[in-house]
Amino acid sequence: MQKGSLRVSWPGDNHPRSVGDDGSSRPSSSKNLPENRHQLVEDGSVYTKQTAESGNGLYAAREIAAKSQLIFVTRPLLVALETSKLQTTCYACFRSPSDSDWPVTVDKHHSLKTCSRCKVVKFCDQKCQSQAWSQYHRLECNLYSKLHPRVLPSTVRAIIRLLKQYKAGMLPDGEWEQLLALESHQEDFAKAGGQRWQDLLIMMQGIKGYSGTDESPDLILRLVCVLAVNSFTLTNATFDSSGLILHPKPSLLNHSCEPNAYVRFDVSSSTYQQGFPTLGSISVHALRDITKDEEVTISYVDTTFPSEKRQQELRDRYFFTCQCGFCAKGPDTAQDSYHLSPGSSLKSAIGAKVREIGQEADQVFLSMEANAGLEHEHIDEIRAAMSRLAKTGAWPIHRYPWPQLRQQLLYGLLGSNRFAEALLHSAVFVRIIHPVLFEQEHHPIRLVQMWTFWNLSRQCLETLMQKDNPSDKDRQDIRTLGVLNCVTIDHIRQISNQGDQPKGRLERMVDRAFEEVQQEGVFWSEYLRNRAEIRRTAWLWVDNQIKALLKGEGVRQEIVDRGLARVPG
Ligand SMILES: C[S@@+](CC[C@H](N)C(=O)[O-])C[C@H]1O[C@@H](n2cnc3c(N)ncnc32)[C@H](O)[C@@H]1O
Repeated sequence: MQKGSLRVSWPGDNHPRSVGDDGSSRPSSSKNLPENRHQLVEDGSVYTKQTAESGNGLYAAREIAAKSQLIFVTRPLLVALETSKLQTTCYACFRSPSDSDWPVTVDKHHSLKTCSRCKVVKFCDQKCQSQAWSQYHRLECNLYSKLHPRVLPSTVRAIIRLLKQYKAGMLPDGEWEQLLALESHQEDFAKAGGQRWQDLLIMMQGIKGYSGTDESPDLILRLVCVLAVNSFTLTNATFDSSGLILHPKPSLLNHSCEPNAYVRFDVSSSTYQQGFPTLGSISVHALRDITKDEEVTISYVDTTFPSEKRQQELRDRYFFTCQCGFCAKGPDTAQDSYHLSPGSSLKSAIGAKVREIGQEADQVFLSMEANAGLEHEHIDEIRAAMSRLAKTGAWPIHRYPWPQLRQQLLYGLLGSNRFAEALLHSAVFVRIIHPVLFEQEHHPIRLVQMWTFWNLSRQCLETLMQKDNPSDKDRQDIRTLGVLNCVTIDHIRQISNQGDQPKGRLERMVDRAFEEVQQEGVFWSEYLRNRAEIRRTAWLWVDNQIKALLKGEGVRQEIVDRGLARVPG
């Protein structure tokens, strides 16, 4: 499940546009390139163009249909797992036995094998270990072993590996130069100063000292800044983050708060269709139709934030003021409006009170974010902040930070195994919040939430079916959840499987779930007998549950009705 934006990295100055101008002698990268380091980059749908406003960007070379894949990079130039994930994630394919998308064909209790030399990294099997060893781990294993049990931060590990691969002539042709040509904002970072600049300097010194590189401190600092501005958060099919990842091609994508594309890391190469896809490729997909010569954009920040918050984050982390069409709409967007009665304004006494309550809820959200993973210990606190927002009567249910608090409540309920309650909060996203915030039904965040909803309905169904002496109400709920399961998986499959695009792990999980539901038979046969009517009654049941939940939260009836009026049955 995703907690942040589609693109997340850290802040970033200087415009080192000239290629290879760092003064050091360069090994020829292609001469020593082992066969398996040949890079596969499919990018025929885009071209690069530079503008005065946003530097280099990618533009559509032809008409591009919604959901098409525009760019595919087999493997990143830089990648590093978060330190906390090294113990639980395979160092080669980035899968984890605890992942919700771990293939069922692989034993869930399967444990990863630790590298016997460094004792820091782990692998699924011999194949993953050999692949990692030949491509990078042999360059860093000794260093990790010397430092063990200390582990270097992910950015430091990523750059040390890159420098060693570069020196060994192992980088794919041209990628080092492309990396150095990316925006680094090195001067802006220096000018902004503060703790962040100090951290970047410390990283640079650490890399210089630990790698034994003869590259200059200035070049290393530039690499650190390039990473801060250009890396993506590596996420699995359901948006759980596990590290950072970068390739210079997709890093050329500029930002819009109303993007026409998004990035994912779980798609297999079109030439590799067998088996279950691993993580770690980078692919860019169209959110909507893109016209020839239109700029392809992604969002660097959470587009559900109000404009002021988005602008602030973009200025602080990426050093620009967003001038996209969405920001130009000002307070008219769903992200920025309030439910205020005619005549009242945010400047009135009531408006000021509403804003104050919003700021308090913001603080609760931020403190929860800082305690990610511990949401289950703060369920009451999250509920109280949500209830205060509801009581204003003016706070839209889809306005920041209410959805974010609801998402944390959902995590908390999952963490406490309270699946029935979690199901209802997931339903609020699927039916009311996401249709307002994300226009396309195939938007990855909507799809993943629908997938969560399906999994939760399945979990609730299984719990009920395991009861020894089910009551009449239980039997009725079993039937309702059984057909809801069919309705939902059929719907997700239709949305996720349109077109003949290469499949990612999400699509494969959906396919497999679809087959399972069909094979189980009972509810599926009932569903097939009258799909339209069953769909209608299943969603009506969900909507009635949502109404009861939101009424209990103190949300005004008309706000709920208005929300539900937007979604089809
Ligand atoms: C990941 S890089 C994108 C590629 C970059 N334009 C380049 O030339 O290397 C991010 C940087 O691009 C610029 N940028 C991205 N989106 C922008 C936008 N909408 N308006 C202005 N500058 C933008 C900012 O300098 C930002 O820090």
